[in-house]
Order: sequence, then structure tokens, then C-alpha cells
Amino acid sequence: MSKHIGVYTNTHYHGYESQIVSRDPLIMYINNFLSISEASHFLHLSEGKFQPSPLYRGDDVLIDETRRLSEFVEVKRDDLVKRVERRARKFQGWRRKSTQLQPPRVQKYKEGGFLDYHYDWDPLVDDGNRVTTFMIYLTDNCTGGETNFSRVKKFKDPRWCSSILDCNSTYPGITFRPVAGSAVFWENMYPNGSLHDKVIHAALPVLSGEKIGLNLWFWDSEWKKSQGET
Ligand SMILES: O=C(O)CCC(=O)C(=O)O
Ligand SMILES: [Fe+2]
Repeated sequence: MSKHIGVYTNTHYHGYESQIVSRDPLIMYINNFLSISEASHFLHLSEGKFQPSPLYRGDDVLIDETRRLSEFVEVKRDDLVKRVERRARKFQGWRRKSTQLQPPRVQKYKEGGFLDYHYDWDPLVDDGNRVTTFMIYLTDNCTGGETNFSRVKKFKDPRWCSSILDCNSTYPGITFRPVAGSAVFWENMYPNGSLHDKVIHAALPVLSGEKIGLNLWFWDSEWKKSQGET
């Protein structure tokens, strides 16, 4: 096996392609972030282990099916999972040592499943918060189930609209279609650390079929609320 720029799986060369979607907030689209066999591995790891997904706010954990209807599994970190974690860490330039990945979660939305508009940052914590997010699609055999950023300006470039964005969506802002293996990456804070108000997003209702995604959330334990209040 010779060395090229890129990422190796055990036996196959793996490469992804990334594009900027929005600069403020920073949102990137990453085509082929996982190979299909890697996506299948996450599906296999989570099979038969799903439980209802709660919402979190500070120390509160609650099930509220009027705001989130999905099931999740926190996957065991085997070699393949660790390799994907390294890829995600490297993608964002490793960041500082205080930035750590929350254990990856596979998230399943059956027909009718959704997650209402929310921020991945938690307004109630003072120390440490979710600074970046990868939303990785593991399957795409559904209608609906897109990821919508309602406060990011809509654009209708046919190069984006053909497969990545649903440019005719009736929802405001930009709407990513689930494409298996692809990922959406975003920064949850402004560069000065304050909470970004335009990264509000939702998992739109699955209209038919089933959507399964993988959430990677990076926490910075040195983030401080006071640093963000400008
Ligand atoms: O499933 C999606 O499209 C988005 C999920 C999400 O935003 C979350 O789990 O925080
Ligand atoms: Fe989210």
C-alpha cells in the first residue's frame, strides 16, 4: 500500500471532498466522509440497542416527543470508530487539547420522527460547551428527514440543488438532504466563543422510510460563558 494524501481504511483508499456552504456560521458539506462499509459498521454496532432519545438542558434530561422523536445508541469505541473520530478531529485542525469528542451517537428516525429547532450549544452551562458538530448520514432510504438551518440564507445554485440541498423546500433557510456517507459540519460559536444565534437547526420530519444518522459533538472544556458575553 503506497502513501497518498488521504485516509486509509484497512484495505481501501478513502477520500472525502469538502465544500464551504456558509462562512457565518461556518457550515461545511463533506461528501463521502464515511465509506459505505464504514457507515454499515455503525449500523451494525447499533443494531437492536436503540432507546428513546431525550433532550438535554443543563443537568435536566427529559423525553418530550413533541420536540424530539427518535431513538439513539451510544456506540462502543472500536478501532473503526476511533479511526472516524481521528478523521473528524483532523478535519477541524485538531483544535486545542481541551476539545474532546462526546461518545458518538447513532440516531434513528422512523416515519414521523424529527427533532425540533434547537442549538447544539447549551445555554445553561457556564464551563464547557459543544463547540462543533458533525451530522453524518448513515442511510438515505427516506423522504423528508432533511437537516434544516432556518437562519442561513437560502441560495439556489443548481450545483448545490441537484443532490445536496433541497432548494424547493418550503422551510426557510437551507435544507440538506440525507445522503449516506456524507456529513454536514458546523461551528456552534462565533470565533470569540460567544454562542452563535444563526446555527439553529432541525431534523425535519421523516415522511416515509427511515433515517439513521451519526452525531459527533465536540466539547471544549475550557469554553467559558463569560468569555462569550461581549
Ligand atoms: O438529524 C439531523 O438531521 C440533525 C440532528 C441534530 O441536530 C442533533 O441531533 O442535534
Ligand atoms: Fe443538533
